[in-house]
Amino acid sequence: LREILCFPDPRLRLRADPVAEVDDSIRELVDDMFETMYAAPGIGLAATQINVQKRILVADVSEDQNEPYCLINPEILSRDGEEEMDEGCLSVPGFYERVRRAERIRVRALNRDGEPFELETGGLLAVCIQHEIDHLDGKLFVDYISNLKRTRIRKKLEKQAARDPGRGAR
Ligand SMILES: O=C(O)C[C@@H](Cc1ccccc1)[C@H](O)SCc1ccccc1
Ligand SMILES: [Zn+2]
Repeated sequence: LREILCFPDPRLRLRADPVAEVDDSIRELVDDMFETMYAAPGIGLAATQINVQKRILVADVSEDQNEPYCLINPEILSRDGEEEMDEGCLSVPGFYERVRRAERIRVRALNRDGEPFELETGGLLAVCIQHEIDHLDGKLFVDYISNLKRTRIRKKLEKQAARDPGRGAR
């Protein structure tokens, strides 16, 4: 299990680098990310959140946690429509805010075996992938809300971290 960085940790603001070659060490990292995501529990996780600046995301929005997606060097090819939903984030625990994103996306990426594929999707998976790609660009869902709200969230999480420094490590 990997520690998940918490806002306002500046390392969450780093832009992740493309993966040059999908080798066994990348596959091991992907497996660690799935394990960390399912244990959180979460429906998505970006490598940035576990302090790895590589353009890798994992997602599984299925009820039975049996529809895993791994996108390496993801690129959104097209966006359609618009939808809003209350988003949470494993790096901003306990806070949910309405975020507007594209309703459907077409995305190209490499899979766990390093093969290119394209995915056209909507619904929660589309929202999740957009949320994770933001992480790879150093963006958080709190960047879409007002400064006042973001500051309040930052202060609450800083106070929590001061009270219970070990929480993130567990
Ligand atoms: O990237 C993360 O922190 C995991 C996010 C992914 C996500 C956020 C908003 C909308 C879709 C996906 C989640 O916080 S994982 C927790 C969760 C679990 C079930 C439903 C929504 C959020
Ligand atoms: Zn997140």
